[in-house]
Amino acid sequence: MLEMKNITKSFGPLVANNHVDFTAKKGEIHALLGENGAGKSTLMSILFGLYQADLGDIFINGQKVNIKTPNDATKYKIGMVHQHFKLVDIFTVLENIILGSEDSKNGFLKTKKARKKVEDIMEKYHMELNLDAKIQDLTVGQQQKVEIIKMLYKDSDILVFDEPTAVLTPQEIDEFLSIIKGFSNEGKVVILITHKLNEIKKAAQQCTILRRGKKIATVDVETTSTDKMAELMVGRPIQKNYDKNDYEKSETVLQIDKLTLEGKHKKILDQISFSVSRGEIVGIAGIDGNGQTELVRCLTGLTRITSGKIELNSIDITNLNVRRKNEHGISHIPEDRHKFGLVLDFSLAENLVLERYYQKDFQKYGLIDYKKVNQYAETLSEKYDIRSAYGISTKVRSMSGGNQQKAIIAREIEKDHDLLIAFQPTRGLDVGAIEMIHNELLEQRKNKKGVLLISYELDEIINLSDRILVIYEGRIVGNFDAKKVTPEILGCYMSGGGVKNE
Ligand SMILES: Nc1ncnc2c1ncn2[C@@H]1O[C@H](COP(=O)(O)OP(=O)(O)OP(=O)(O)O)[C@@H](O)[C@H]1O
Repeated sequence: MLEMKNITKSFGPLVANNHVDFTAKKGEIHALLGENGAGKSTLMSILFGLYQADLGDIFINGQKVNIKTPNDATKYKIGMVHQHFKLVDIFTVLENIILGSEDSKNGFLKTKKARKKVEDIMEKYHMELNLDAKIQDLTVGQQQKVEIIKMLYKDSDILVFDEPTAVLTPQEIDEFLSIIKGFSNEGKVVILITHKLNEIKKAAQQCTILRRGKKIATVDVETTSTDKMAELMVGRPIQKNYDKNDYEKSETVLQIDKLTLEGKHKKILDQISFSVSRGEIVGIAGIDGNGQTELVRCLTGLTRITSGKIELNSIDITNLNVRRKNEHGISHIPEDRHKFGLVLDFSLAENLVLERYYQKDFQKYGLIDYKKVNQYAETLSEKYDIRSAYGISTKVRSMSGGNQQKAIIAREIEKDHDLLIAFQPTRGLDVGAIEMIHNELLEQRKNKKGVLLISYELDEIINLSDRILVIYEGRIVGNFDAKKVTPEILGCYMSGGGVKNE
């Protein structure tokens, strides 16, 4: 059904796709796997008409096609759900779905027919959404459904998903995988860009692996182990277990006492108390939406708390702003890298000194000393293997998602700090990069920093933490020694089935 032949695309000196062939059959779920920056999004953006290939051809059902814009792609029944959704926040679900293919009369939208079509699609694929809700009031999982329905509304037969599960909870992931299986049963082609090997195993039949812009192999998923796929992707075997010596009790870095945050109608965070010590990784496990985002915002100064106390190294920092908290020794890897982690139109070098440019290390005669900034940025790029088209002068917006994340991690780890708050630090990263980040977090522990790790990936929490707290509906409902707890017990507490503080 789809054939991409000899696709080549460069950005300046960087060859993002290097003579890549990609073929998908009718009814196939075909995974596209590769390290961060391997060229997956670029290849699919060429298919979707966002980029033009420098070289190569695309065939659909044997016919050569010329896709210059996303409108051409729609004509050939190709749809794409991007890594970062492209919805209008203040429009309703229905308005977003029909946007671009709307029917109007005398300047007024005709929505009756559209509504019926959307309802039929939702019924067919067992999806539920309030069509009159505004996008801004939906969860990320629901927003993704809007994107999916939008593709189906345009009758797409080739459906491309760019890291669709990176932002979903485990329950939503299962639901998503069963939805795409429904599409393949109907004869549609589903192309799944993902870093999660277990999802590839669960859903895909074929997997094409890219490395540094080149196609390495297309493998049959059933007969290829996840270890083998990971190895093909990074070019070496992946470390699976982490060496970690026992945690030795040490002085407290962070002390939180009865932290409470009241929302309009209810308490979002309710009397949260816990501490993090030097050389300790404290993990916070929980299902998305139980107060994790707000807790991190309160700790980092993005939100003012209603009552309670936050101490860092025994100094009261409760009501300090972001910069002051930062200067007191908090580093923060945020959940949403675009909103809180980066200035997308600044260069990589500028982003690497976002919290430090005004300090004397990077100033000369009251101006930013770019020579020093650039030197520092070069060192970090090399150390953390941050890849981009034009080196440290690349605008961060054009970097791959994984490399953007690496830039944040490099910046936060390298600045002087006592506590690292890492919120979903490996989101969207490939297995090789995850291994690197996990080792970095353990290195922090070894260097006697305190680490607060908040993640929706239970494996990550269990593998790295010394102590695990469970957050449920804004309260800490469990406090466990990581060596003694099982995923089942944590799962039970995470869904509200536990008793307070074991
Ligand atoms: N518009 C652009 N301008 C300059 N460089 C770009 C542009 N788009 C992509 N690149 C570069 O091309 C390379 C491939 O990027 P791409 O987004 O395709 O990678 P990816 O495999 O999807 O990575 P990830 O898993 O991190 O999302 C990266 O090094 C990226 O920085």
